[in-house]
Amino acid sequence: MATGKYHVSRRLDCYSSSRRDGRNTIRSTCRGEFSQSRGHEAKRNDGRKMVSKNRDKEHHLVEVQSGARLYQDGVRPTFEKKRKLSPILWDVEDTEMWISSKNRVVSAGTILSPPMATFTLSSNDESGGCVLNSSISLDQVHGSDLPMTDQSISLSGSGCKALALHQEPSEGGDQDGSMVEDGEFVHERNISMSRWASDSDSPRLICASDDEEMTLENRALVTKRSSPESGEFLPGGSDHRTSSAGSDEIGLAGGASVGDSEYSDQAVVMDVDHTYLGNADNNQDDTDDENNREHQEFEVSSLPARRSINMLDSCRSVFEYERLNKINEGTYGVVYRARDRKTGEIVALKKVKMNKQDSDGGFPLTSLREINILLSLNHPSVVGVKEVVMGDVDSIFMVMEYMEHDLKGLMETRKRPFSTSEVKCLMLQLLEGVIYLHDNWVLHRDLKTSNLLLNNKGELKICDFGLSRQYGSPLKPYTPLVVTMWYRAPELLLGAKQYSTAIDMWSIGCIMAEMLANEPLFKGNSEVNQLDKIFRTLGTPSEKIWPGFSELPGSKANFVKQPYNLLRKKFPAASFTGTTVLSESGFDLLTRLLTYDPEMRITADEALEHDWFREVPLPTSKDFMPTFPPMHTIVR
Ligand SMILES: Nc1ncnc2c1ncn2[C@@H]1O[C@H](COP(=O)(O)OP(=O)(O)OP(=O)(O)O)[C@@H](O)[C@H]1O
Repeated sequence: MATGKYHVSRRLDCYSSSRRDGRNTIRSTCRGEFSQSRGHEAKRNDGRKMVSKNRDKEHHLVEVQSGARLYQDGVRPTFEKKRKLSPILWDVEDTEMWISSKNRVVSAGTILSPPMATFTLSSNDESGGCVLNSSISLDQVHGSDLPMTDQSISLSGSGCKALALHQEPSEGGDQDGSMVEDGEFVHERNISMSRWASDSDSPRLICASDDEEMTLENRALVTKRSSPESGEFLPGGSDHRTSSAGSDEIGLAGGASVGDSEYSDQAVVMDVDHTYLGNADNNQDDTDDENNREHQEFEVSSLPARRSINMLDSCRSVFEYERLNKINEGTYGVVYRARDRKTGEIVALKKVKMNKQDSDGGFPLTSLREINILLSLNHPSVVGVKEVVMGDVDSIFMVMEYMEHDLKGLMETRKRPFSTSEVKCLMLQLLEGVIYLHDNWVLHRDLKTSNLLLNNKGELKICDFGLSRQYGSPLKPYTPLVVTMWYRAPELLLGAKQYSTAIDMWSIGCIMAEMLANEPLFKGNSEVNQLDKIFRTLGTPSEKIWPGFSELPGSKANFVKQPYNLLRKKFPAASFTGTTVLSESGFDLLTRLLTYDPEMRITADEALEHDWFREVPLPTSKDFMPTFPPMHTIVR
């Protein structure tokens, strides 16, 4: 969290890291240029797509002591579900970061962009509303190296009020909407895969009234409101809401009733306004005409809109779960242990905190973002979200797979540090998860030990994606002890406006050191103090070891002058005093993770292949990781 001295403003459209060595180079400009020069990654400057080509190759998993998952051909498996996308806010940054009842505008970086996709509009569904069916053949858009994805979207009900598939056009370029500002290629996102909807079926986006036109467009500004004019929660009912889990319906605007009074007055509504590229009025007229036609085809890019989206229409009730105890409370939510009344499965319920500081108690964007991201990811090292359920007024819960521990809590209660083999096992899982995130253009940005969950099967999973776009925005922490900066990369602490996957790698370095030593490496209490602690251990950076350092906004501060790197003192190769020891190879990995220059910092891919994981002691198998009594059964 940017809580300190430096206002770290980050623009997705300037998300870049140009490595001199060509590794992990990510460069994206406002024009949507993009290049990534690693072997397995496509280099494109046409603003359309980027894929990891060798992900399609056959790969061979090799178990190293059944713990380290290394691959003979150096290629990890592709997970079935790549990143998906819910039809809600995705990348929002650089302007006002919240959505509220006051129609404060949020710049919607991107939600979905189906440019060039063709939609078929039908207005003769049985309920008298309009139904939009769309089929998007993405291979037509991308060429052959993207998997063909069909997206089917239905708008049904008494009318068509809202649907927005957004794309923020970048200035001066990329107006085909095929690329987001930070270089993400949104064609890969698959609305139909979101667990706001069913995994198996295409989502249906329900409209509430006839009085507003239905639209899809390439540019939108998004606000959220608490009344039909301004609001986040809309009273009233919808004939179209379903109450079953995994429903394929996503409600839009106004209709919130599911028959249960406990949440009949709730509906998260995203009212989508827009500034339309080109001739909006003409397009508006066109759309109105088209709404009256049957099976009229139109281009997404020609559609204007003002839209409201009720995303929770199809959610089940939280009362499907029996609450057992509180696990923990973070900045953005309280997490409970609960049991599925039907299946008996133990789950974690994360209750989303509403923005109490907003008079209307708005749905926090961080939570929208976290839900959206987590629903779109599928990896063994990323915590799984099963569904989103609704509780009483002002309460929404994420249902996650339950994990017995978080790394922070575990390290606090353990008497001894993890062994080197155990650290390797955990590091491998962490790196695999982070590779998956980075491959899918997700920067976690808040990796820390309390966001790493562990279960008693030896599995590590990354959680808490709420801050993944929050640097530089005016966060409103609910408790003072939030968003530790102990894991924050020096470029962020120094106010860099351009940053890359390297920020997560620094955090991983801090985590590795902490796992080895059983205590945090740099425990700063302010951003300046954090930098001071880093510099005292690693030496004060200079332009020589970190080209570009002197141009960073914070670099002019009067820091300690410490010419030496003293990290090895903390992690010696041998010790007679009980200090944590680390081999040459292990120290090399740690040093590469804690490299000042983000362009020189090791990537997750490279780290996974580091020799340290192949030297003895080899990584412990997950099956042989120690287990601990779950803390969570005790009410904290
Ligand atoms: N799936 C889960 N299973 C078990 N415990 C969990 C799970 N998810 C989260 N927790 C616990 O709840 C804590 C807070 O969760 P999380 O980090 O998602 O909330 P947050 O409000 O975003 O926190 P932060 O203050 O770090 O931003 C975690 O540190 C962990 O102890």
